[in-house]
Amino acid sequence: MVPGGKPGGNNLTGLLWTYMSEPTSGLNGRSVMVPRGHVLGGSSSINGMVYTRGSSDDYDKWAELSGDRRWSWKALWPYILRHERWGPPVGGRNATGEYDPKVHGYSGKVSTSLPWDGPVEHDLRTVKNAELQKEFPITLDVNAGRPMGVSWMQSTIGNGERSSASTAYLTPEVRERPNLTILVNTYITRVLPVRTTGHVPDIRTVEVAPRTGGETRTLTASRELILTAGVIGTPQIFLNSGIGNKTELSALAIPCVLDIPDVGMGLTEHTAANLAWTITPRPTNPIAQDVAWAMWTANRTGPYSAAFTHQMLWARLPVNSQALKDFGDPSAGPRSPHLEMPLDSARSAYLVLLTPYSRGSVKIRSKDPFDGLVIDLNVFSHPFDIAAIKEGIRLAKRFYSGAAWDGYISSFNGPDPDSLSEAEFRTRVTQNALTFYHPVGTAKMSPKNAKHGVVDPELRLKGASGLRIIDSSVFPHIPTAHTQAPVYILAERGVDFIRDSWH
Ligand SMILES: Cc1cc2nc3c(=O)[nH]c(=O)nc-3n(C[C@H](O)[C@H](O)[C@H](O)COP(=O)(O)OP(=O)(O)OC[C@H]3O[C@@H](n4cnc5c(N)ncnc54)[C@H](O)[C@@H]3O)c2cc1C
Repeated sequence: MVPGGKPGGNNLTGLLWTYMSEPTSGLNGRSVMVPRGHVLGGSSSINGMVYTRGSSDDYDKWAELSGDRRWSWKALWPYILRHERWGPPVGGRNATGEYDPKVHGYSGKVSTSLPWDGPVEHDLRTVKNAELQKEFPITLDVNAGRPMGVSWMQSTIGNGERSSASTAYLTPEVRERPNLTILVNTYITRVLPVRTTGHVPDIRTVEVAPRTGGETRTLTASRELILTAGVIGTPQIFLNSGIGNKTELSALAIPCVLDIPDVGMGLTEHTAANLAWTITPRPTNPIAQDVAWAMWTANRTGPYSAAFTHQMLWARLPVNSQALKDFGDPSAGPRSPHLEMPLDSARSAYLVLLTPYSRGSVKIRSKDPFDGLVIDLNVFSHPFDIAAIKEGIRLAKRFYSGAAWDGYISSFNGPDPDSLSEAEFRTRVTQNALTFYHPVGTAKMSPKNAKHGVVDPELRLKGASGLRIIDSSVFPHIPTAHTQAPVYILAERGVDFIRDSWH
């Protein structure tokens, strides 16, 4: 699979669930697409391939919120390495000093690497900037548990090709296993109990139908069902199955199998403000598209072998910032950045809020499993989130105003909190804000006996037997990361829970 997209662009028709959000006041009234991968490998087959794990504090927070130390960074370390197969950048450039070899896995399934080219002018100026502005140091490796600073971008790319959950785990040998059957274009409508003992349903049957509707049939697992339908699909299937808020289910005439009010609640998403600077880089000789394509087809190098940026800035809000004073710190701890900014171009940059307080939800419209969903992203609904973006923009302005950028970046084109009124600033940010396609947390993990949450720390559906969930819906807290690596970490940990319980 071509990482950088084919010449003329990728045709994603049929490869996406093109969900739309509800109109969102935090997006200036816009409905936005909530894409998910409708393809083997799910969203990992269509994502931006950025590979970041988040901070050690993020996982320690998972351990705290789940009441189970097995989710801490230290306890997860073998699983953090287990999924990864780190490789050199294609083309053979020397990447020494751009990563820490001690913090990578080398024998896992998911390929990861640094970009094929660089450093380019922007990267060199960033290094110079780190010498001049102590606030923005270079960090050897974003994936060592302390992302703060500027680091080189790592991607789920191996040998110049996309590495997805499908290419990594569903290899030709695995597909030949006699005990594996893959049904494509098949839609899970519900999960069903095979029996109920006392008040505990044993949920091991799955009801499936063609994606276009029509005849349903059921399949029953002899041991357990593992549901991996993602942050939208998992709550949708549960709600269709009568697992959710009893009052809301009865309003839709769906018999309640398990009253778990948190199903579909707590959706957390990263949102980004769109920023712009005037930039005058030295003229370079860009590689023509046909030459780039020839490079990729010949030996999997060149622009088509890469994702989108070389370096990223990860930063915390200053301790004395008004947003933290007014609302407290939503981050998992001092190693978690509040903000991220990819550094490929300042002409059109994104400042991502990694630690929002805002929460949304996923609900079903009716008892028809093929009916649409109500996806309320609810971003920028908490005042901290816009206040943090405001402070973050000031931080980004400081970053690009150092002497290292002289003759290269001339002016900031906003949105500028220091020249706009409060109302104008909010409008400018929200009308151009992007969601970063990282929603998580609609079926959260919580301590074994806690009334809140949806799954226990071993990822079993609460109040039931026979059913586990292994996807981003169970994240108890959004990591300060692009979310695919945390899913791989969660999945490798989950696999051992399954193994241990079966033996
Ligand atoms: C456009 C985009 C760009 C992204 N960029 C990055 C990035 O650069 N780096 C990064 O780390 N993360 C990125 N992400 C996020 C990351 O890919 C996801 O967080 C991660 O893949 C989620 O994994 P998951 O297993 O929870 O769900 P998914 O990968 O979404 O998998 C869910 C699977 O369940 C299937 N499914 C759902 N409902 C049903 C149903 N009813 N019946 C049958 N099957 C069903 C889906 O088809 C899908 O195959 C991006 C996401 C998107 C959408």
